[in-house]
Amino acid sequence: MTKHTTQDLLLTFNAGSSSIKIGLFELSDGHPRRIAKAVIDLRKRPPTFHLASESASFDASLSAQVSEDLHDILVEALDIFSRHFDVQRVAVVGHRVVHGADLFDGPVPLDEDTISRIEDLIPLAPLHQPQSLRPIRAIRLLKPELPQFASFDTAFHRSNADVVRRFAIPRALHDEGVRRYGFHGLSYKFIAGELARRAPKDAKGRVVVAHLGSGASLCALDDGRSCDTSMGFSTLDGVPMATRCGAIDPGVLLHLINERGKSAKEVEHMLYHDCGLLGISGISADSRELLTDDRAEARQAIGVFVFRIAGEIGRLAMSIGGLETLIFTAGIGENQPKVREGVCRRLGWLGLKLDDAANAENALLISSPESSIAVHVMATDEEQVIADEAYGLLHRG
Ligand SMILES: Nc1ncnc2c1ncn2[C@@H]1O[C@H](COP(=O)(O)OP(=O)(O)O)[C@@H](O)[C@H]1O
Ligand SMILES: CC(=O)OP(=O)(O)O
Ligand SMILES: [Mg+2]
Repeated sequence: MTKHTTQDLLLTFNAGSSSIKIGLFELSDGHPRRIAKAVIDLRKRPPTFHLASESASFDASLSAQVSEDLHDILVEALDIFSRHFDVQRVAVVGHRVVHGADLFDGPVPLDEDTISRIEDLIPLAPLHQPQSLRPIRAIRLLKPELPQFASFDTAFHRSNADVVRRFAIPRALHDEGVRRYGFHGLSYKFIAGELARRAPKDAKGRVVVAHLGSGASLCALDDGRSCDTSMGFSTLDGVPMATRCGAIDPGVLLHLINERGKSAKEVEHMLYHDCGLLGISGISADSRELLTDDRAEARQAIGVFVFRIAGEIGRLAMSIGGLETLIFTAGIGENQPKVREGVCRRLGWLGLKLDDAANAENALLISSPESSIAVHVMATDEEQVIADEAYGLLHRG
C-alpha cells in the first residue's frame, strides 16, 4: 500500500452501538478526501478488523480483549493502520458523538470542558454516548497534543419546531430536557448535501430520508433543513431496528416492571438488545438472514419493519405538508430491494410507483417516470461529514 508521508491526514471515528468505523482522509486539495476506511466489529469474538483503501483491503482478527474503555482494541487497530499509513502525519481527529442535547448545535473542539459536558449526557444515551467517548479518551491518552473535534448526531435536528419536539408531558419535564432530539443527523446532513449537488430542484422541496441500518430512523427535510424525525428522546424511538423496539406503548414498560417484576435495568436491556427484527423473528437481527429465511417468523419481522417505516413516512409527509422525494439510505436502505419494495407498495395510494427493475439493481432512481414521488437510493457517509466539520473548525480556529 502507498505510504503517505508528505500529506497531512485526518482520522475520523464513528462509534456506533456495535461497531467502530474509522476513516482516513487526505487534506491535500482543500477538503478532506477519503483514502481508507476500517470497521472494528465488536459483536464478533474476537473482534474483527476490516480495512479497505484505494489499493487494497484485508480482514484480521484482533487479539486485544474488549475492555470497558476499548483502549487495547483501539491501540491494536491504530497499530495495524500505522503499518499501512504514516499515522504520524495525522493532523486532526474528528469523532461522531451521538448525543449533544441542546448544548451543541454544531461541531466543537474537544477539551476537558466539552468532554465533561458530553459525559454529562451519558444518561440520555446510555449505550451510544460512552461508546463515543472511548476513542476520544483513548486518543487523548495516546497523543494529547493532537487536536480533536466532535460532530453531533443531534445537531442537525435543532431546526425542528417546538410542536415537533414536545412530548405531551408536564412542561417542567420538557424544561428539564425531556424532549425529542432526533439522531443520525450526520447521515441526514450528508444526504441533504448530496441531494443538493445531484438534484438541486428536488433538494429545495419536501423530502423524507429513511436511514435504515442497524439503528434506523427517518427524517423529513424541507429545503434541506430537518423539520421532523422519527427518533425522539432516545435512540429507541420511532421504527423498529435490528435489536431495538422503536416506539412502544409506555404501558408495556409499566406492565413489565409492575406486574412481571422486571427491574428497570432488565427492561432497558430488553428494549435495546432483544427487540426489533431479532425480537420479532427470534432468528436474527440481520435483514440478510431474514430475507432469505422461509419461516413465518422471519417474514413477520420484515413485515412489521416495513409497515412501521411506511407509517412513519406518512406521518412525516403530514409534518412537512406533502412529499416530493423519498430517499433510502444505510445498510438496508441501500442494499435491500425487498424492504424498499414493501415500503413503496404501502405508499402506492399516494401515487408512488416503483420501477421494479431499477429497484432490483439498487439504482440511484428507483421510481417510475409516472410516479408522483421520486424515490432515490443514496449511499450515506457519516465519516465524510465528521471529516468536513473537523477540517472546517481546524481552519477557522
Ligand atoms: N451489502 C448488503 N446487502 C444486503 N444487506 C446489507 C448489506 N450491507 C448491510 N446490509 C444490512 O444492513 C443492516 C446493517 O446496516 P448498516 O448500516 O451496515 O449497520 P450500522 O448501523 O451498524 O452501521 C443489516 O440488516 C444488514 O443485513
Ligand atoms: C443513533 C443510532 O441509532 O446510531 P447507530 O445506528 O449507529 O446505532
Ligand atoms: Mg449506524
